[in-house]
Amino acid sequence: MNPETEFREGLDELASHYKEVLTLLGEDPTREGLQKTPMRVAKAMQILTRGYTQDPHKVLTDALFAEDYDQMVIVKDIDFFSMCEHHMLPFYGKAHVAYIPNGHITGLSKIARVVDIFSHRLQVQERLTHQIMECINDTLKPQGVMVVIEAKHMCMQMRGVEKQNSITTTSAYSGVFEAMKVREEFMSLLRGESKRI
Ligand SMILES: Nc1nc2c(ncn2[C@@H]2O[C@H](COP(=O)(O)OP(=O)(O)OP(=O)(O)O)[C@@H](O)[C@H]2O)c(=O)[nH]1
Ligand SMILES: [Zn+2]
Repeated sequence: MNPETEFREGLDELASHYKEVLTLLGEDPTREGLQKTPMRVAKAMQILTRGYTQDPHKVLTDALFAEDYDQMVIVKDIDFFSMCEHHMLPFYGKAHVAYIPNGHITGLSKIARVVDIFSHRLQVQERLTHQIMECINDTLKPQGVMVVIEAKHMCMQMRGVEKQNSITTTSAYSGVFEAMKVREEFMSLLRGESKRI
């Protein structure tokens, strides 16, 4: 994708606000190293929030295939970066998604794309987890879906409580994953060593 096409309306205005922010932080936005910084930051922020302009439901429905497979499909270790809505600082980690189809499967990459879209919005980890689950549930209408996210929050590392090693785990599930036995199967497959292929 041409990066220039990712930028949205309001870019110049956003940059002018960041110029003001630099001044308010005690910097001189006219010094050489900072002259282009407001525009760089504005572009970076538009990229980090591009999920507002993307439709995750469409991504899934565009690659829906009729298939009889009715065992668990797991896409694990999906790397993501997001920003917490409280401090606008990054949180990042891995998302693991499982679903049991009900006549339809979707392209595997589309699961990762859904994670990507919701994570490119201001989030809390719990909502991110739930939105991914709900989107897959509503579009694929599977027998069940479960999402687990493990993440580190920069707002807990760089500031505030300053805990460097804490990891937050969240989960959301529907349908057959209501049964403990099914959730345990997913969790044990998650813990299993991936074969190197
Ligand atoms: N539940 C949840 N909390 C989050 C997430 N990201 C950041 N937070 C928390 O949001 C809370 C905001 O609390 P406030 O007391 O309003 O803000 P604060 O004074 O900056 O809090 P501290 O981080 O404790 O200094 C903090 O406890 C953050 O750790 C998230 O994804 N989920
Ligand atoms: Zn935060």
